[in-house]
Amino acid sequence: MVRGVSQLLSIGRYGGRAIQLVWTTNRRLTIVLALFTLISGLVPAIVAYAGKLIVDTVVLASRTGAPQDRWAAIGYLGFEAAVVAVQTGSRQGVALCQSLLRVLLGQKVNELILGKALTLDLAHFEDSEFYDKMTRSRREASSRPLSLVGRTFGLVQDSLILMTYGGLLIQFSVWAVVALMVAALPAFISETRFAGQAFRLFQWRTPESRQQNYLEWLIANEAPAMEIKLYQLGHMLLDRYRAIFLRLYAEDRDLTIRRGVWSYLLSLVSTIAFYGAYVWIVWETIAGQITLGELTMYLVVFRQGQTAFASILTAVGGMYEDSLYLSNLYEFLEEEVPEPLGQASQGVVPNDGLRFENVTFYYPGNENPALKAVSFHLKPGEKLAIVGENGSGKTTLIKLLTRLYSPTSGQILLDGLVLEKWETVALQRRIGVIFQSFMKYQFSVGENVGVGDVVHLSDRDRWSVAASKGNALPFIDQLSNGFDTQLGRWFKSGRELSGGQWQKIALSRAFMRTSADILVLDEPTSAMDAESEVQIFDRFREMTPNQMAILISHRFSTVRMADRIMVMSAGDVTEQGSHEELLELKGRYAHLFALQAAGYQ
Ligand SMILES: Nc1ncnc2c1ncn2[C@@H]1O[C@H](COP(=O)(O)OP(=O)(O)OP(=O)(O)O)[C@@H](O)[C@H]1O
Repeated sequence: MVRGVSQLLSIGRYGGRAIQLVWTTNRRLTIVLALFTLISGLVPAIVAYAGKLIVDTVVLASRTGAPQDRWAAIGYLGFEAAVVAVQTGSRQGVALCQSLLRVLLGQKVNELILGKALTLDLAHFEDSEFYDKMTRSRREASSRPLSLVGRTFGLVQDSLILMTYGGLLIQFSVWAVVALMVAALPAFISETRFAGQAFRLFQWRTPESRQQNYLEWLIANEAPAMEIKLYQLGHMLLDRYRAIFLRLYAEDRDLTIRRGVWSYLLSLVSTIAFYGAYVWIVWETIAGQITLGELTMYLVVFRQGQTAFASILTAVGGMYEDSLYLSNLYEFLEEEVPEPLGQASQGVVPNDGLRFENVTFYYPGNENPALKAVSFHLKPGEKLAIVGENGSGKTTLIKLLTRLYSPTSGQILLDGLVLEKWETVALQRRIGVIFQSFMKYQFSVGENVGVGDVVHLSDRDRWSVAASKGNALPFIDQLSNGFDTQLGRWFKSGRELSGGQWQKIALSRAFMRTSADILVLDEPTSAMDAESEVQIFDRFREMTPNQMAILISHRFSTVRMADRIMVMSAGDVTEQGSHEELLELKGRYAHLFALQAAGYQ
């Protein structure tokens, strides 16, 4: 009972929200849909009553043989035909409005979901539970709001049918009305129960569905295709894909069979009630208590009324299911995203540069810190290089600097002001960054450079300057369409670049941001040939006279040019100084430098 009430409350809450969503999607269509629904609800009783008039007049006409009775029967027939035409029209109208609304609503909900995704922190994307939530809301939520609204309107329509039928049937017997309603109840109870079970199954299996999506992506996409072929992983992946399906299918099949069997058994109750009433009506007709026309009308009312009632009850079950799915959507849309509080677009100590003060950072859920009390000061125009073994925290440091994450303790200051107090956009506009795992957009060459500064996305002059700094211009000039060449294989006449060429594009992207006075380069030249690398770093100072630069590299030849070098190990800064100072220190840096130098001799 309590569960039933909570189910109804949940339907009410989400039903209201779904209607609001549909209403804001397209008001005119919603109103038209409501009108057609109203007509579809009122017309069936008129048709049933017209049927009674026709039969009674036919019986009368066959008895009297009078022409006016004959014409009256034909007249009623014409009337019924007209009403049926209206009924068909309104049904079509409902279907039409619903299919238009479905498209609009699908788009709207997807935009809401994608818009929300844009406001999320990076940490959200790295959290598998959150990912599940997003997948769940994307998979079903775009069709569910309309389904809920469709069912709500259906409910109104069926209720109208039922009320008008009830008005006709009650003249025969109140008990007949009661019997029909009671007989439909068991089917309703079983529907809501199975709807809940289906939903819980869907919730549990999101991780599996995501695994399936991932396997699909591996098998049917261009990026992994080369490895999948060469390592002959295809069959293994397909087997995994199939195994997940078979496991899910077994659960689905059990539920579907149970649902089907119960629905059938419980619908028998309704059938028995219906035929019981049928016998009763036939009996009364034979006894001459009701006319032949009334018999016809009651049978129509009885049969269709019962269908309408059953469909109201199953609609409530379906609405419950829809509202459960919608709860996923709203749970995702309402996920709290802390509002960035910072407002500042200027520091309190202009030209103080960048300071890390005892910055410690733990990734969510990690027990070991990725950075341990890191401190350094970078002055305007200064170039800092960071070296260290894999996993020592170099990239993490950059993620904190760019505010993709916030320090667990300690603070980072730019021009004397902690990063949290900066307005995020103002801060990010001051930073030009290229990550190790930069994006290869399936856009044109020019746009791939232009995304570095979205305000100047299509500025061809800037593309050229940036590409020249990133040493990309020579090979771009050789492409058939220059900056207009489409990159990647997804779209027509797209072409692929080599790893080093892509890296040059990514480096140029960082140079697009001319307003940036902090340049962050995470392994910017690791895939480039030796000559390109030398060309870039020979001119690096000249190209970035006033910019602070943080350069991460495993190549000591590039690191040398920095004013200061920071050696990191397991989240700690273990050595700091210029190339010469560190060599003199004869510590880790000197050791690694000697190793690399020996390799070149
Ligand atoms: N998103 C993440 N979630 C949890 N832990 C992470 C994440 N990214 C990195 N780590 C962990 O944090 C530590 C520092 O990683 P980081 O990427 O900063 O290393 P790095 O010095 O840049 O390494 P490399 O030279 O391989 O690029 C590593 O132990 C890594 O496993």
